[in-house]
Amino acid sequence: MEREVDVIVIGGGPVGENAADRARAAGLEVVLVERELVGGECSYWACIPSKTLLRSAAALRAAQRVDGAKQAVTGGLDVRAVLARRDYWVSDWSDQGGADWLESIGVGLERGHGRLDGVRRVVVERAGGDMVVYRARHAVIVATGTDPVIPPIDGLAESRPWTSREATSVTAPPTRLVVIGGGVTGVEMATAFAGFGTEVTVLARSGLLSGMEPFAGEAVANGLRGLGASVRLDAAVERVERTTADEVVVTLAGGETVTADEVLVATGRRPRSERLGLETIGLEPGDWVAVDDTMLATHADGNAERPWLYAVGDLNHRALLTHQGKYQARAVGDLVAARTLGRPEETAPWGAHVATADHSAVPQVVFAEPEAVSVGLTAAAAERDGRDIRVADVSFASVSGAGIHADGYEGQARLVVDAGRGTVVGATFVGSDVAELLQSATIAIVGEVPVDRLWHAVPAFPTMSEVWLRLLEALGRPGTADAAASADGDADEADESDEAAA
Ligand SMILES: Cc1cc2nc3c(=O)[nH]c(=O)nc-3n(C[C@H](O)[C@H](O)[C@H](O)COP(=O)(O)OP(=O)(O)OC[C@H]3O[C@@H](n4cnc5c(N)ncnc54)[C@H](O)[C@@H]3O)c2cc1C
Ligand SMILES: NC(=O)c1ccc[n+]([C@@H]2O[C@H](COP(=O)([O-])OP(=O)(O)OC[C@H]3O[C@@H](n4cnc5c(N)ncnc54)[C@H](O)[C@@H]3O)[C@@H](O)[C@H]2O)c1
Repeated sequence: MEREVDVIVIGGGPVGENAADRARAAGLEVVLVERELVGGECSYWACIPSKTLLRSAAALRAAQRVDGAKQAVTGGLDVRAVLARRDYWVSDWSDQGGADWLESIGVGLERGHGRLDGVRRVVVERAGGDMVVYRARHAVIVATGTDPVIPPIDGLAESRPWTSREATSVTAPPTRLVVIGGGVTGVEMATAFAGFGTEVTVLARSGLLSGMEPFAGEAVANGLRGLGASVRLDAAVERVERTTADEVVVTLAGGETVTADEVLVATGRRPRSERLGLETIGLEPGDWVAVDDTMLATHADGNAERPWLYAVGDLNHRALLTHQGKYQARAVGDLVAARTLGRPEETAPWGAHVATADHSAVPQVVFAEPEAVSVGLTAAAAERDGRDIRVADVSFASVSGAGIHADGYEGQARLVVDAGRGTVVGATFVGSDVAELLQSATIAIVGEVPVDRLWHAVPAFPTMSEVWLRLLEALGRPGTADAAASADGDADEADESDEAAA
C-alpha cells in the first residue's frame, strides 16, 4: 500500500532538514527519509567536528600572540579535551536531538534508504529489509549530499586511506599523516592535526585553495609551515602502499617517498546519486542533479508538465557549503508551499523563491592558520566574466584594530570592484580572526551598495573592520584627486596610502 503525503524529502542533512522545516511551517504534510543520522555529513563528519578539532589550538595560538596573555600560556594543547569537546558537539554520533526536533515540528521521519521510483513515487528500504512506498501529492526534494572521491592512484584504494570521515572522527591522532589534496578539507585537516602535534605532509598538485585569490593559498601554505607541516606544491602522487598495519608509503612522480601512519584523501566530492532511482525519471545515476534557480531538476520526467522534483544542497553542485544549501532549502520549501497553496511565486532574480546568491555572493571561511575567507568573484574570475574591474589590495599592518588584536598582526585584504557599476563584486580577507569580517562584504555585494556610499558606512575605531576604510582609500575618495588617480589604474599600490592614513 502506498502512503500519501504532500512532500517527501530524501536526505536529512542540514539541507534536507531545512527544506522539510519550511514546507512543514507552511502547513504541508512532510516526511523526511534518512538512512544514517539526521543532521547529515555536516553535523557528524564534516563542518561541526572539523571546526571543533581546529578551534582549541586556534584559541591557544591567539592567546600566544598577545603580550600579557601569552605569559599565562604555560602548557600545550590538551588533545584529549579537544576530542572530548568534539564528541560533545557531535552528540557522540547520536541523532536523537535531530529526530526529536523533527517530531517537535511535525515532520515524519522515515529511517531507511530512499530511492525514486517514477514521478512522485519514493521507495524506502528500511534497515530490517522491509519496504515502504510513498507517493508525494506535490513534491519530492532530494538532498542526499556527497561522498569523498578516491582518485585512481595506484594502490591508494587498497591502502585503507582516511577520508574526511576518519579524520573528523579520529580518536587518537597519528604520529605522521600525509594529506593528499590542497583544497579546503586538506588544508583544514592538516591545520588541525599539525595543532595536535602530528607530523603532517600536505601533497598538493598545484597551489593551495585554488578557488581563492592566490595570496590566500600562499599565506595558508606559510601558516602550515609555521605549524611545522611540510607543504609540497606541484606534487604528483604516483603510488600508495600500506606496508604494515601502521605504515603507508606514498611515492611521488620522480621516485621520492613520504612515509606516514595514515594517508588522508581530500581530493573532492562526488554526488550521492548512484542508488537514488534517477534512471526511473530520465536522469543519470551517479551524476550531479542539475537544477534551475528555483532548484527544480531541469531534465526530470514530469517537471515540465507539473513541477515536482527539486534538488538542493551538495547534490546539485551549485556550492558545496552548508549555509548555501540551507539558503536553497529555505527557497525551495517556501516555493513548494506557495505552489501547493496557490500563493504567488517570487521567482525573479533575488525573489524569495530563488537562490540567486549562488551565482555571485557565496561566502566561504577556511578555518586555517591564518583564516582565509572570501565572497563573490576573485579578480581573475571577474576578468574571465568580461568585467572591467578595479582591485584594491591592502595589508592589515595599517589597521590599528588588527595590531591591538594581536601583536605583529599579519594579514591581507582585497576588494574587487566592477568599475562600470561601481559596486563590490568580490572580497577576500586573510589573517587571524577575519571570519567575522566576511558578512559585511557579503552584504555589500548582495545589496549592490555603491562603493561611494560605502564611505558612509564608518567602521568603528579601533576594530579590524577599519580595513574597509583602507580599502576605500586605496580605491580613492570620491570627488578628490586621489580618486581620479587610482581610477587610472589598479589600486594595489595601496600600501603607500595606508601609511599616509595610519
Ligand atoms: C571535512 C569537511 C568539512 C566541511 N566544513 C564545512 C564548513 O565548515 N562549512 C560549510 O558550510 N560546509 C562545510 N563542508 C561542506 C558541508 O559538509 C556540505 O556542504 C553539507 O554537508 C551539505 O549538506 P547536504 O544536506 O546537502 O548533504 P549531507 O550533509 O551530506 O546530508 C545528506 C544526507 O542524506 C542522507 N542520504 C543520502 N542518500 C540517501 C538516501 N538514498 N536515502 C536516505 N538518506 C540518504 C545521508 O545519510 C545524509 O544524512 C565541509 C565538508 C567536509 C567534507
Ligand atoms: N570551511 C569550509 O567551508 C569547508 C571545509 C571543508 C570542505 N568544504 C567544502 O567541501 C567540498 C569538498 O572539499 P575538498 O577539499 O574535498 O574538495 P576541493 O574540491 O575543495 O579540493 C580538492 C583538491 O584536491 C585536488 N586534487 C584532486 N585530485 C587530486 C589528485 N589526484 N591528487 C592530488 N590532488 C588532487 C584538487 O586540485 C583540489 O585542490 C568543497 O567544495 C568545500 O567547499 C568546506
